[in-house]
Amino acid sequence: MVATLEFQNVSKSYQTATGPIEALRDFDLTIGEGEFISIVGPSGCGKSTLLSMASGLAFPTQGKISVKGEPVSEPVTDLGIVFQTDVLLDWRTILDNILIQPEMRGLDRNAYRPRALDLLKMVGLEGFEKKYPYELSGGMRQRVSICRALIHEPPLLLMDEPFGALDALTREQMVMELHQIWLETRKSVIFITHDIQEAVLLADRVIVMTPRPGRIAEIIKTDLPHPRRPATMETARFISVVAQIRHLFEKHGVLKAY
Ligand SMILES: Nc1ncnc2c1ncn2[C@@H]1O[C@H](COP(=O)(O)OP(=O)(O)OP(=O)(O)O)[C@@H](O)[C@H]1O
Repeated sequence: MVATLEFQNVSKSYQTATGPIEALRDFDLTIGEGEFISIVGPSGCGKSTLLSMASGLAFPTQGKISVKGEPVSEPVTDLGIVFQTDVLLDWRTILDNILIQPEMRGLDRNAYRPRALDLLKMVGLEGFEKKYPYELSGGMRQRVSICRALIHEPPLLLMDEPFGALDALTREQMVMELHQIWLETRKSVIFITHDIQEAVLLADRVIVMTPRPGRIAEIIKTDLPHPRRPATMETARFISVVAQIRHLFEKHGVLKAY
C-alpha cells in the first residue's frame, strides 16, 4: 500500500539575518491511508514547518517528503488545510466560502454545491449556507473551515491547532465532532496541537516532539477503541497514555517535574 505521506529523514534549517536556525532534525514518519496522527510539542519545535513542507510551501534542507508516493517538489493541491484562525472571507456567504475551494482550482463550482450542502449538514450547519461569517460563532466558523478543506475530497487533511482560538467547552465539542467526521470520511489527518488530551483522544498515533531542533521523542500508539467518546478520557488506557506523554515532556525539559 502506498503511504499517504512520508517524511524520510527530514531536517530543516532556516537562514536568518542572525544565522541559521535549525527547526527540525531527522524527522522520519510514514502516515498510512486513513490514519489519524497527532503531533504535540513545545512552541518552536517545527510543527508548522512540517505542515508547510508536506504542502510543498517550504522544502527540507535534508531528506525527502512524498505524498502518495510522489516526491513533493511544488505546492501540493490534493490536500485540505485548516489553520488556527478560520480565514473565511467576510463578504462571501458560508456556501460561497466553501465553494471558493473548487473555484480556485478551476473546477465547476455548481458541481460541488450538493456536496457543500451535505458537508454543512454533517457539521450541524444545515440552513446556514446563506449566512455570512460575521453571523457565526467561532466554533461554527471553524466548522465551515473544515467543510472548505474537505469539499474537493482530498486524501489528506493538515490541521494546525484548529481549535486553539476556541473556548474550552466549544473546543471539547469540536474535538468530538472532528472525530465523528474522521470516522465518516476516513481521511489521513495530521493534527497539530499543544493539548495532550486532545491529541490522545483523536489519534491512532501521537508523535511527541522535543524542543528545537524538533526531533521525535517518541511515537505512541494510543490503542483506544473507536468510537472515541468523552468517557474515553476516563479510561485507564487514556490516563496512562496522557501520563506517558507528560513524563516525556518532563524528561525533555518541556514541562517542569514537581
Ligand atoms: N520562515 C522562517 N524563517 C526563519 N525562521 C523560521 C521561519 N519559520 C519558522 N522559523 C523558525 O523555525 C522554528 C520552528 O517554527 P515552527 O513555526 O515550525 O514551530 P511550531 O512548533 O509550529 O511553533 P508554535 O507551536 O509556536 O506554532 C522556530 O524557531 C521559528 O522561529
